[in-house]
Order: sequence, then structure tokens, then C-alpha cells
Amino acid sequence: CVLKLKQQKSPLNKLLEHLLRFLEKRDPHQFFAWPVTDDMAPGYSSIIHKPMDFSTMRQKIDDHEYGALTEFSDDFKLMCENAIKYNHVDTVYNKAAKRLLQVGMKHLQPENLMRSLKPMS
Ligand SMILES: COc1ccc(OC)c(-c2cc(C(C)=O)n3cccnc23)c1
Repeated sequence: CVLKLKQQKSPLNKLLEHLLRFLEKRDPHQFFAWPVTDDMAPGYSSIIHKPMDFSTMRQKIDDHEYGALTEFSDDFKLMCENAIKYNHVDTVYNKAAKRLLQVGMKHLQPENLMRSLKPMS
């Protein structure tokens, strides 16, 4: 049988996987770990037309769907903004999304990348 050579991870994919783990650690309740369903959130799919969550972002990394850091950052922003849009301002989800967005955008700035990558170096 022909051994399927393990696909070499590109430098971008290694960076995105590290950033994803860094961001997931800032979602301790795992509110952003999986897709939000209409069962959990009434009317969600009629209000949020481009859902996003960490598991989908991980799948996109594995499928090499991100060609640049900006595309990864755009999905992260979309995920947080969906939660800010759907959930009332006084909910745990809205507050968690605003906090996560702030932390995430700080560390996704190219000039700050090294700060979140230090353990890797
Ligand atoms: C209470 O435990 C969980 C567990 C997983 C969740 O999303 C994956 C959520 C969740 C996550 C969200 C978001 C992110 O909008 N949400 C909105 C309404 C009701 N529930 C949620 C809550």
C-alpha cells in the first residue's frame, strides 16, 4: 500500500493552529467552541447569516482554506460580532464576545504576534 505522506504543515498553518489554541484558551466556558444552534438560541439562523465558531475555524485550517492571517482574523471577528449582534448587551455571551474580540484583535496584530507566539520560539 502506498503510505500517505503526512502533509507537511505550512508555516502559516502552524501559526494559525498556535493562534487558534491561544484564542480558545480565552473562551473557558467554550461558548465559541461549536456552532450555535436554533435549539440553543431561538431564531439564530434567521438573524445570523454567516455563522462561525472555533471548530469551523480549525476545520478550515486543516483544509488549508486560509491563505493569509487576515482571512483567519476576519473569521475570528465574524464569530465575535455574531455573538454581539444576536445576544442582548446584558448577556454573558455578548460580554464574553466583546472581551474575546478585544484580546484577540490585540494579539492578532502583526506587531504583537510574537507576544502570543513566545512559547513557540
Ligand atoms: C450554556 O452553554 C453553552 C454551551 C455552548 C454554547 O455555544 C456553543 C452556548 C452558546 C453560545 C452562544 C453564542 C456564542 O451566541 N449562545 C447564544 C445563546 C445561547 N447559548 C449560546 C452556551
